Amino acid sequence: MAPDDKNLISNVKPVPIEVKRQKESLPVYYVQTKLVNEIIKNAVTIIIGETGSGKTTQIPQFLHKYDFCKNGMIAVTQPRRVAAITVANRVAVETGSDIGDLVGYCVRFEDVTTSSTKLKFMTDGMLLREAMLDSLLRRYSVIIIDEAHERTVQTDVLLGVVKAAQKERIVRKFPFLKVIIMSATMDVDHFSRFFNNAPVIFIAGRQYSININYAKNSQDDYAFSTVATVFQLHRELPADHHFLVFLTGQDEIETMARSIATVAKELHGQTPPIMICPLFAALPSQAQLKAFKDPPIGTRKIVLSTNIAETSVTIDGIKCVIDCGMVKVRSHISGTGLDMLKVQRISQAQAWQRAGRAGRLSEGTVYRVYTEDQFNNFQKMPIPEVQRCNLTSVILQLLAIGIKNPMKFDFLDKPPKELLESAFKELELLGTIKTDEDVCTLTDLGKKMSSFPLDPRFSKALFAANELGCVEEMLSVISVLSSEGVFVTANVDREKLESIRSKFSSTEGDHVTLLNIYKSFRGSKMNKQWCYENFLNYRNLCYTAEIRKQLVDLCLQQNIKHSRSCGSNTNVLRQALLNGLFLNVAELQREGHYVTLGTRQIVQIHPSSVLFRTKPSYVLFTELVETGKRYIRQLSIVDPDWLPLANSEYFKRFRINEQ
Ligand SMILES: Nc1ncnc2c1ncn2[C@@H]1O[C@H](COP(=O)(O)OP(=O)(O)OP(=O)(O)O)[C@@H](O)[C@H]1O
Repeated sequence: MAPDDKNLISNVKPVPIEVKRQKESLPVYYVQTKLVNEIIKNAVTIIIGETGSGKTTQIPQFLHKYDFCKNGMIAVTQPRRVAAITVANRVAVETGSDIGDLVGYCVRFEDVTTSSTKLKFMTDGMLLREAMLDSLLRRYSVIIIDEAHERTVQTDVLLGVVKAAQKERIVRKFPFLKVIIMSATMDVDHFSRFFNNAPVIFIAGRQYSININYAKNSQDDYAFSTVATVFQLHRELPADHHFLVFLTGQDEIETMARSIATVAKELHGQTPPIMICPLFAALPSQAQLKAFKDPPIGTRKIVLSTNIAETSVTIDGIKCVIDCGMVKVRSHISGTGLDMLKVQRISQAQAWQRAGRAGRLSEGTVYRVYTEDQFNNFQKMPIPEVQRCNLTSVILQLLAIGIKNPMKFDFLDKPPKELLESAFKELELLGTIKTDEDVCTLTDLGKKMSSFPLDPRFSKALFAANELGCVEEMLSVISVLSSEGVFVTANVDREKLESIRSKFSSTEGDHVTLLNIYKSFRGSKMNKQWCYENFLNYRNLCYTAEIRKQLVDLCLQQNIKHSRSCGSNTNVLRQALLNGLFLNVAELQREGHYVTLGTRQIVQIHPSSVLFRTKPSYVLFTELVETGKRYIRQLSIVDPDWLPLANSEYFKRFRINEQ
């Protein structure tokens, strides 16, 4: 017996009888022998089964039981970290083990695995990072790519990477790699063709039924209609029918949380008490997990979530899903290096996934805040991210994995040529790649940058900060931007909020303001009460500190002087940022609006920016968001003289106005 197994057995705990009963009544449970035989017979197996049929939680356990872990671990990838964490926790309970033992998870900035781990749930992005160290993924005997229909950039790249790894392992006579692709709602023929006509297995049935309701008339204001639906149902349904409401983003969730809290106060005594649980990507893992906990008896839990709860997750007690029918997606503005966040209709596949979150532990109901006709006109599947997003990170990763010509990479669907070209152009301008007659290689800087789990623009800014002597500050700014949402948009009057926030405000812009906040938070010894008094999000700031710690470790590995500080001379910090975000510069026009330098997009400063009233001549921005108008967010003032210093090649084609 291997030492690992001894370990494992000593840690086995009794599995609660109701958990055992639950798992043994799932539809996949009845077909496990057939399923395992198919997997044994085939190199690649495509499995399609209804939401809640038990694919994600059970199939990895079957494979473990049938000894598929002899030659390596089983990886199960998820597009989102909340799914990876919660599913891993569930499977740990079902196998009677502690999380991190037999069953572990690995998401960005968090690795809960040990040498005993055999079933590893992880985000697709993390497996891709592992491929950078070993493109044959030799630690794994089986790779399960779950929720493949989502077609995130990372999932799509992984499909090509595992296909190549499988082939190469045969050539090099390494133990064979099995690949399993799963979803409830994918275009199976397309996937099957990609994997040399791999067989498709259908798992019939779900444990509990779901009742679908549509709006009678189409609604102009989906947010308003959603909140109205929540209140109508809140009046009608018993308190133990918990709600899961799908919305588009953090701002919307926070606004809705406030309106629900206000109305609930007015209804005090007439309706059950409410526990509101926000759920969005920027929330730290621990805060996200609150949504999965039981409320006090007699209280209704209302989870307000973005699409991060759309796939794979099971939230206890959810009997009602309320789907606003919209989603915020990132898409590329053609011909630019710029991505934009935009609110748009979901696809039918997403609507089914959302519906699948009800009826997991008992029968459920879905309320769609759109009509059946509207639903029938939704696109069938979401557009793959590789066809609509900035591809710089992906190309950098492909090169780091050792793919010599990413233009010819085996994508399930090829990205449009212009997207690939603009990514190459941007990477060249960032100094990360060299292209010589069709052969593209990473520069030394590119190699170093690819070891950071950051957008290349931020890793470039970090390396520039190393040159300019402000890594200490840059690490804080990047960490805050990676965790987002340090502000609490509290229910207090605006003037009071502004006067409190003005303590941190910098005339230089939002990045220095965020730096001031982070420094003051550290100065308060990371005090919760201090955050409360300053309307700052304590949990997110703690998460920021965690991210920062991990980035410091990576800096140490790359010989970056992580404690070099620019003190109060934050000009250099802005200059370093400009080195990474040089494509994101906007120029003030005589008419009072801004235009992005490269592509002449008309944009406005977002009202949340400290520069909203200042109107400086040139600003760099972190992101572009479209909510009715096109807004630029998270800004810093830049001196036009800095532009050619930040990137002479790029800025030589512009006429920059004197300030
Ligand atoms: N965290 C959990 N707590 C309680 N029950 C759970 C949990 N996770 C899963 N389950 C139970 O296991 C069932 C199957 O979940 P699983 O995620 O394996 O299904 P699936 O077929 O992969 O669905 P999906 O396509 O929605 O991911 C759920 O419907 C639920 O009954």
